Amino acid sequence: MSRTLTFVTGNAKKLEEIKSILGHKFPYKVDSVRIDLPELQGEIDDIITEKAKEAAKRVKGAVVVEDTCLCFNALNGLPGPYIRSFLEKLGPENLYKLLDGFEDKTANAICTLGFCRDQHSEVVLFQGVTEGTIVAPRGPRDFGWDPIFQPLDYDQTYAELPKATKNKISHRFRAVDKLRDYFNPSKSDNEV
Ligand SMILES: O=c1[nH]c(=O)c2ncn([C@@H]3O[C@H](COP(=O)(O)OP(=O)(O)OP(=O)(O)O)[C@@H](O)[C@H]3O)c2[nH]1
Ligand SMILES: [Mg+2]
Repeated sequence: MSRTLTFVTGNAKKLEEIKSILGHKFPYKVDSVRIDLPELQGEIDDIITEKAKEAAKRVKGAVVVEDTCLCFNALNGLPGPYIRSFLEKLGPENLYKLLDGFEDKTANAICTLGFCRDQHSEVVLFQGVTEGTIVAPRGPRDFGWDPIFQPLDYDQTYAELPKATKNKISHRFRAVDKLRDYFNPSKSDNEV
């Protein structure tokens, strides 16, 4: 198995969180390449599988890609994988207003990581889900929909929570933790 893993993402904030969650003792060298990969429409597993294969082809080595969905239960899971376009067109305020008229404000944040050793290998998926509620925006605006997502059992939004707290409970943490188990089953350094 290659000792270097390349994270392929066009999103600097994602990369920052992934590196912080992995910490220093992860037994593989983690590189990153900034490519905004094309994404299929459809189901999340198909989207991430194609994204990982395309990344492996471009990088010519072992890659990890990530896809984040924000799924409103009242909308049967939409915007889901289309959250980036919704966010770009609506911004957090109007994204929140999509649920006006619906009593159910619950949502799931879902992070799916796809690992691909090379372009001919199967893609291995790791998924993390954090349940929460969609609220009127609160907190700093430096990362996407963080200001409108309040995780279950917390009274602050992702944006208001200290970074270290978000990184211990987030959809991304839960997915990265599974990836870390896969590469490092003894998991001696699990601290964020
Ligand atoms: O508030 C947030 N907290 C998060 O924890 C988070 N993770 C992702 N996002 C945003 O949700 C969309 C996902 O789309 P996405 O998975 O296709 O990402 P992307 O296109 O930005 O990067 P990538 O596909 O190159 O990796 C993009 O708008 C991201 O900015 C987040 N917003
Ligand atoms: Mg994307």
